[in-house]
Amino acid sequence: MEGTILVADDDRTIRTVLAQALTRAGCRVRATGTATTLWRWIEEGEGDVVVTDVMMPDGDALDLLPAIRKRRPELPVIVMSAQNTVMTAIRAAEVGAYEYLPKPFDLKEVLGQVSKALNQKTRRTPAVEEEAPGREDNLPLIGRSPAMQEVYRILARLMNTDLGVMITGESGTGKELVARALHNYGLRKKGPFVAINMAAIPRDLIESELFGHEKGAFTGADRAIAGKFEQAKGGTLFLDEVGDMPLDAQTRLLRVLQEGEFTRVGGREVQSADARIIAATHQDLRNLINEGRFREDLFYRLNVVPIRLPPLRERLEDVADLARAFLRRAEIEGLPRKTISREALDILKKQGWSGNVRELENLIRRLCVLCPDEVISGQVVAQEISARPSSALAPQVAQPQRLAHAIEAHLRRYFDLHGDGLPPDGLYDRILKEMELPLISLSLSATRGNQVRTAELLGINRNTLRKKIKDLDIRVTRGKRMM
Ligand SMILES: Nc1ncnc2c1ncn2[C@@H]1O[C@H](COP(=O)(O)OP(=O)(O)OP(=O)(O)O)[C@@H](O)[C@H]1O
Repeated sequence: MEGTILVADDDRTIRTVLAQALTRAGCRVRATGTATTLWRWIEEGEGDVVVTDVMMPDGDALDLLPAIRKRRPELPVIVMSAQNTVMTAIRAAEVGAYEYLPKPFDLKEVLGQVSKALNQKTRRTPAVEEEAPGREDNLPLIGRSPAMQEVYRILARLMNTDLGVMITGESGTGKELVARALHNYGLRKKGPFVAINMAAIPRDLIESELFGHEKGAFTGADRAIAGKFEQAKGGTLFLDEVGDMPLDAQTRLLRVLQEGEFTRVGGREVQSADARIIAATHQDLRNLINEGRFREDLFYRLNVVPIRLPPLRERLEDVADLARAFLRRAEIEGLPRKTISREALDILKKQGWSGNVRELENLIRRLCVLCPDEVISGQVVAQEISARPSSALAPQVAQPQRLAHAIEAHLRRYFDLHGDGLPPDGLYDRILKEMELPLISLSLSATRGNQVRTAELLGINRNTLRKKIKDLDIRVTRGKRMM
């Protein structure tokens, strides 16, 4: 590595460590503990790359960045921060930092980034001048755990791009929130954010939901309707639960993404598909690919940048911040103002949180309504937790009625989706078909694709099974057990 690196950090140890490592790697280093000196060097034309902390005794390096960008647009600035909220990452991206590294950092990583910056020295998209909505007091995502730091870091990198993103994580981990943050702080923030949940829409309506339809395109299509792609023009299309997309809709989506244009179902007019695609799923798409239920080529198309959201049990250190934020939120919504005791937080930190952040949010809301005291005590929290039907203490057990409940909930959503109207006729067959698909493909995969065994397992005739495999378009892979 060759070049002069300007290092700014008020922590002398960090300056020394960085200076030694960079010098050893062949660079010339100038190090300072103040923003003023850093700015003077930059004004004087010193340095090929800057590595700086955010908070310094005489100022905030991120506030300095727009001025640096203006004066020395070619100078890459790597920002390190122990002020680890999502806003630091977002601000760093907004003001055009070359890279954002949360502290504590990995020395090798810093060296790698400096080397990349020295080689590349290309400019990035211009910094956004406007004030970002809500600063620290109203964070779009709460949590400072190392696991979330990693998420913020990827977010920061993605802010000024239009790349496709695939967010994976258990239910309630904040996938939609991340998608919204990417939109709200990204290049398309002035456009619409349109979400579509594949699991909440009957399979045979998905294509028309996505691409719209013309009047008379199918039974029940009594007027032309614009699809989500059209609504998301210039903005972001969030494909939630993308693993639930039927194969024919996947094929169509892939073609649209490849060609950049689409037509409404039953229509002729070709429209350009101008939406950033952010997909999300709680399922393991690789398993679905192996089972022939998800197209591998579509997966690669959507999975340009993967973001994995960790379950709450892997970041229990975020529980306190989250709980406090939800208390504030409840207060803003008009619920009584409450604080939470240390003991109560300790109990919350010991839970399994199978429902993740959503479960914690709901619990806090309930506590705000139920708890008569201003301070929520450990005792109240313990009581409320043990009284819950699906207690976070107990692992989720299969309850005999769960399937029926799940179907009922699904159907209710389905009816709700149609407001005052009714869904298209033929509901009975459509719903049974939806249940047949997972039933048969999972049974096939449990018997490693052995159709004779699967027919026995299901208690149906072999020919019936064969016909169903064909009708439902299930790909049978022999030899591997996928479950
Ligand atoms: N990091 C976070 N900070 C603040 N709130 C959060 C965070 N993560 C999740 N939440 C809250 O938890 C709830 C669930 O989040 P969200 O709907 O984004 O999860 P999801 O992963 O998309 O869930 P699902 O897969 O069930 O749709 C929301 O009310 C959201 O505001």
